[in-house]
Amino acid sequence: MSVTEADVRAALARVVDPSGGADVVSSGMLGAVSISGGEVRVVLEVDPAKGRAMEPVARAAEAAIAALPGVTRASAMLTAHSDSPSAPPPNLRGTGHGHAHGHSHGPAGGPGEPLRQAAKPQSGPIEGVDRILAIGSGKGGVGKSTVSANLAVALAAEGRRVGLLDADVYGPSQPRMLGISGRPSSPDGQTILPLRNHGVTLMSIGLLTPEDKATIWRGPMLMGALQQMLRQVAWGRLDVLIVDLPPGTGDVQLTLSQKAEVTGAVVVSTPQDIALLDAKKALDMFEKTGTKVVGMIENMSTFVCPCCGEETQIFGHGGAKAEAERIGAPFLGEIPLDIDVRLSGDAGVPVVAAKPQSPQALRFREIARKLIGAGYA
Ligand SMILES: Nc1ncnc2c1ncn2[C@@H]1O[C@H](COP(=O)(O)OP(=O)(O)OP(=O)(O)O)[C@@H](O)[C@H]1O
Repeated sequence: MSVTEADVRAALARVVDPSGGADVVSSGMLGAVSISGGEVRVVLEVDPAKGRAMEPVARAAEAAIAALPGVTRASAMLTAHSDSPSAPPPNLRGTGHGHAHGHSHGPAGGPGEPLRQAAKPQSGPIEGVDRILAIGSGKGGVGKSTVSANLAVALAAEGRRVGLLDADVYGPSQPRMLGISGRPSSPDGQTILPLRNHGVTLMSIGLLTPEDKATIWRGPMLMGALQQMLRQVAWGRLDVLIVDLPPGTGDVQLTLSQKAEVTGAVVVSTPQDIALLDAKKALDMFEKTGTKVVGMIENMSTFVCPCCGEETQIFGHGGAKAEAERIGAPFLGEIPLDIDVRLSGDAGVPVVAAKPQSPQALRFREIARKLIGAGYA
């Protein structure tokens, strides 16, 4: 007998959060429930301040699900969510004001209608997109977006047709990094025309929300927005679509693995122990969602003094490589902590485009070639 969502909910209604006294279901903590054969995955949305304290509740939830007949594997992931009331769902309204410092893609139309749900498949391959490469990190600020942008530009420079989907709902930074502003247009009200710069086709949640406004997303809204960005964007023919994920583990990662066929994931970490501990969680999460980790990148690896050339290992060195070896994933390379990487990213021209012959740009090109050579990009 196969397990149903109702069975899972009933089991979780008996798991009590000792800190709040309520059970997982009535407290509103239960987010996405995914059932595939005997495998059950659930997301628990928790107050970020309580994060670690909720681990035992997640384990108890797993045990309760695992005890159900027909369940072969159970996993509960914690995701940080605000308790604030939900913001309205994104209104993917095309205004045709997209602007790239390079050039934008698609005709600029007048104000469009709110986007209608297109009658397209909601899972499986995305038309015209050969591969999807997810870029994740266990914690924020390790340079995942910087790496995604430079990798995208490097892959384009190697002759690949590249798309970049900025799914970092908590801090979309790709429009700034790729020098793209304004809103994408949707002349037919069904399909969004993405913008393009430095040879990369971009769609970002940041192009749909004001840059200076914090966005609070609840699970279902998030999933709807991700779904639209995957399937209602006119990506054209792509060799690879890079997805810049939010830091950590949670709904977006789970939704992506359910709604699209992800070819592989790359995990970015700094060499600090704490970042590596978090990177391990990201690796574990990809494993749980059945996504193959195709490589690790160590960012902010060493600092080369621009004055004297002396190399300093500010955050230590080599931890990501050791972790990659431990899990049997390829180590793709190290990116130094470098002022040009930051300045060019902030200026909307990733270092691979701004200084193509610099050692940092060449590192990204080398990583791009490794991914192409292995068939992942
Ligand atoms: N190798 C590097 N050298 C110098 N600065 C870097 C490097 N990598 C990233 N940075 C800088 O560190 C900051 C954080 O980088 P970024 O936004 O790419 O991180 P992230 O992991 O995507 O963070 P978020 O949590 O916001 O998603 C940015 O100011 C970026 O310019």
